Amino acid sequence: MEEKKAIRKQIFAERKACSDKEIQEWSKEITKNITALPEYQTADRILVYADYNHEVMTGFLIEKAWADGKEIAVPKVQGLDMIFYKLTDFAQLEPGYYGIPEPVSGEIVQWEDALMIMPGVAFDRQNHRVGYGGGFYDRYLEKHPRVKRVAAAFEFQLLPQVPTEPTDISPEIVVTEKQCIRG
Ligand SMILES: Nc1nc2c(c(=O)[nH]1)N(C=O)[C@@H](CNc1ccc(C(=O)N[C@@H](CCC(=O)O)C(=O)O)cc1)CN2
Ligand SMILES: Nc1ncnc2c1ncn2[C@@H]1O[C@H](COP(=O)(O)OP(=O)(O)OP(=O)(O)O)[C@@H](O)[C@H]1O
Repeated sequence: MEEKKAIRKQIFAERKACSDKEIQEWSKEITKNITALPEYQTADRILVYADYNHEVMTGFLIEKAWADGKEIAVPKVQGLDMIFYKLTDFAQLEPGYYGIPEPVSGEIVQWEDALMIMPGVAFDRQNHRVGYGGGFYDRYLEKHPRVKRVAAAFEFQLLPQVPTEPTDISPEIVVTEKQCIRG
C-alpha cells in the first residue's frame, strides 16, 4: 500500500514536469499504436476515459474512432461505481469527480463486447497496473469480464516492478509511444 503511494507520488511529479507539447506528441503516437492493433480494428464499441492532468490524451483516439464508425462511451463516477455514457460530442463532458471531465448527458451503456482503453499511473513488464487507488477499474472489470483491456501509458510510467493485489485486473496490452507490451 505504502509502496503504491510512493509510486503515485513519483509518477505524478514526472507527469507534471512534462510539457503540454510532449504530452500531446506522445499521445498522438500512442493513438497511432492503439489504432493499429487488431483489437482496435475489430472493435465496434470503445469504452475510454476522458483524460485530465497530463494523463495520456484520448481526444485523438476518440476522433479517429468516430471517423472509423465506432461507438464511444466515457465513464462517470457514481458512488463506488463507474457508469459509462455514450459520447457523441465532446460538449457532453463537464468537470466532475476530482475535476475529471465526465459526461453530463447521453445514453447509459452496458457493453460487454467492447474494447476498454484503461488509464493508469504505473505499469510493469507483466502488465501489472497501479491506478489512482479507487479500485474503480478492478470493480468494473470484475463485473464485465468479456471486455477487452488495453492500457495507454507514457514510457516513463513503465517501472521494473509494481506491487499487485489479488483483486487487480491487468490490461492485456500496455501501449506506449514506443511499444505495445503483451504481458
Ligand atoms: N481520466 C480518468 N478518469 C477516471 C479515472 C482515471 O484514472 N482517469 N479513474 C480511475 O480509477 C476513475 C476515477 N478515479 C479516481 C480515484 C481517485 C482519485 C483521487 O483520489 N484523486 C485525488 C488524489 C490523487 C492522489 O494524489 O492520489 C486528486 O486528484 O486530488 C481520482 C480519481 C474514473 N475516471
Ligand atoms: N473487485 C473488487 N471488489 C471489492 N474491492 C475491490 C475490488 N477491486 C479492488 N478493490 C479495492 O479497491 C481499493 C483500491 O484498489 P487499487 O489500489 O487496486 O486501485 P487502483 O486500481 O489503483 O485504482 P483505479 O482502478 O481506480 O485506477 C483496494 O482497497 C481494493 O481492495
